[in-house]
Amino acid sequence: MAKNCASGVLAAAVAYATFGVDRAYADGSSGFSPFSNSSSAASKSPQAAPEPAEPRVHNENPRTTSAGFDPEALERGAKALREINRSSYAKQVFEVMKKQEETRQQELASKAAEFKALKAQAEAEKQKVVYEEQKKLAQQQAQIKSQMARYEDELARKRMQAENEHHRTRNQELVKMQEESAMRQESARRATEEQIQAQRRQTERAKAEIERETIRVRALAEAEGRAHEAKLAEDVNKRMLVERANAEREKWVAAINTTFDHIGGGLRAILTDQNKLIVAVGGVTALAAGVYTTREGARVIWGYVDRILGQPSLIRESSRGKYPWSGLFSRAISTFSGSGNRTSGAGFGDVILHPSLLKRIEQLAKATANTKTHQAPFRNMLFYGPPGTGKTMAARELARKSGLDYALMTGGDVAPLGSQAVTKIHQLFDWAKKSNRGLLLFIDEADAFLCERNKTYMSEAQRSALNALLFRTGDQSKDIVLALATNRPGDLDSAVADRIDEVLEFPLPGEDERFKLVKLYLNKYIAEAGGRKTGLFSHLFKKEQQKIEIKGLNDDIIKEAAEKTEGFSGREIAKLMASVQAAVYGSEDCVLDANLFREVVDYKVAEHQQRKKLAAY
Ligand SMILES: Nc1ncnc2c1ncn2[C@@H]1O[C@H](COP(=O)(O)OP(=O)(O)OP(=O)(O)O)[C@@H](O)[C@H]1O
Repeated sequence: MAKNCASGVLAAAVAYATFGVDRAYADGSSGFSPFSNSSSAASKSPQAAPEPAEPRVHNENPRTTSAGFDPEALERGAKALREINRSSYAKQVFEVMKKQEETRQQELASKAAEFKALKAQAEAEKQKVVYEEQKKLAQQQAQIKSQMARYEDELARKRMQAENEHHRTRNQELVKMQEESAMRQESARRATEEQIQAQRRQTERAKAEIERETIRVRALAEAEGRAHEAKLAEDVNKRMLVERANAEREKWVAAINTTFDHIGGGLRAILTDQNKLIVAVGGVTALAAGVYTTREGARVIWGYVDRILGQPSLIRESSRGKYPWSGLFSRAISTFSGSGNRTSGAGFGDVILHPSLLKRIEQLAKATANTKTHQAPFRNMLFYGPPGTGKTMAARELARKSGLDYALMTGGDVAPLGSQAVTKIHQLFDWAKKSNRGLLLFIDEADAFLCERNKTYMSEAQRSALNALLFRTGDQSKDIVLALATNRPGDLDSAVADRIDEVLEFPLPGEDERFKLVKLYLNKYIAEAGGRKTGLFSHLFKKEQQKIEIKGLNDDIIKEAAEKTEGFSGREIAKLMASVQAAVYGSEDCVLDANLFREVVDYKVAEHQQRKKLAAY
């Protein structure tokens, strides 16, 4: 037994020697077990509680064999065993050691059980953790799934929104494109329409041009025919005249020869008789002196009479006649021919005006007539408006209606008179004052003469003439009514404007007036043309006008012409009708039908528009 123990201790000592002397010592002092095997030793190292280790003694120079084995530990083990063996308590030591070993074995077993329990617990905890993890994972997965679902839902919604937006944009684009296309179509349609209109206008213009050309050619042909006819007649007349002249010449030559024979006889007698010669020379001289004196005397006397009784040279037209006696002959003729009383007639002659303007002029005429009867001062008037609207005509009629004489002068005639102008103005007023009835002095184009005095281009003579007129019209007159007509009332001198009591505007005729004007001049120039003898001896001197036949020209056509002639003045309408007359005379059959009338009206309207365009440049 001791031997066994010793061999065991030896083995332990060897083992200790193998693992190190320091450890063997340490373990021996604190319960080192020589019986523990390598496995227990191996298991002990991680499980054993860490005991405070003594500082290990390092053998810096271990003794080794050539195989690398250090026997020192073995030696020390053997030494320790020997010491134990020698001790009397060796057996107890072994017993204690054995017990210690068993206790340790038990501790190890309990520790193993504990470890097992711990392991089981760890396993359970692990399971629990796994479960928890799985649960969490499941939750997370569920959460992710729901998030995914929400996200997908949102994505779907967004996609739908985007799709809707896209559709809306596309629809808008489509609508825009449709609108653009409609606009393009509309503009194309308009352009086409304009083109068509332009072409139509061009065609109409060309047509009008052709028609105008046709009328012109027709008129030319007509004129040529007439000229040819006239030429033939002229040739015949010329031949007749030549023959007559030849006969006359021969007659005169014979008479002259006879006369010269007589004169020659007389002269011979005078030259041969000295007394007769003296009487003849004296007689011829006295005759020449007498003729000269009479001629010059008559001229001086006539100048004097003219100055005293004659009409001033500034007057262009007057109801009084050039001399006081010149009216006698014409009055006798008018009485003889039955062409009425000067103030007779209920209407306002041939003047066509807007009813309100006409009424005002009639009232003025009546007031002027009453003014004359009551010896009250006359009222001066200003007529203004576009050219050719009947201002002169109305003034003439106003004078006629009010029973006054009238005299017409033009403002443009004053400037050329130069320094003579002042004298002429005074002469004019002196002459006007002599009228027993009172005189309406109508100054046409008044702005040419009575314009603002401080205008730089106004000559000194003109200014003096204006001052003379202002002087003569300074007071209200009982003999003279001053009626001024102008297209530019704003140009009148303020002093002239101050002398005006009544201002009347003559606008362009309206549609109703145009209708009446067309009718009036249709009557005057067409219906009454031909066969009308105006003067007492007119049938002796005037070539008779050809009569015009009117076919199918009713009020509707005249109304149509009145509509077309918007913007025409009275003068333009009168001229239009004169053109109609010329076109009729240019035609072969001298017939006015609706077509010809419309042709001329259209042509004149186009001409009017052209003139307006030119004026606008
Ligand atoms: N209201 C009208 N009624 C009838 N004929 C008219 C009228 N207006 C103009 N006329 C015609 O035009 C011609 C010119 O008219 P008138 O001389 O009266 O015009 P005005 O206004 O005095 O023109 P201007 O300012 O150019 O002198 C007349 O001879 C007449 O043929």
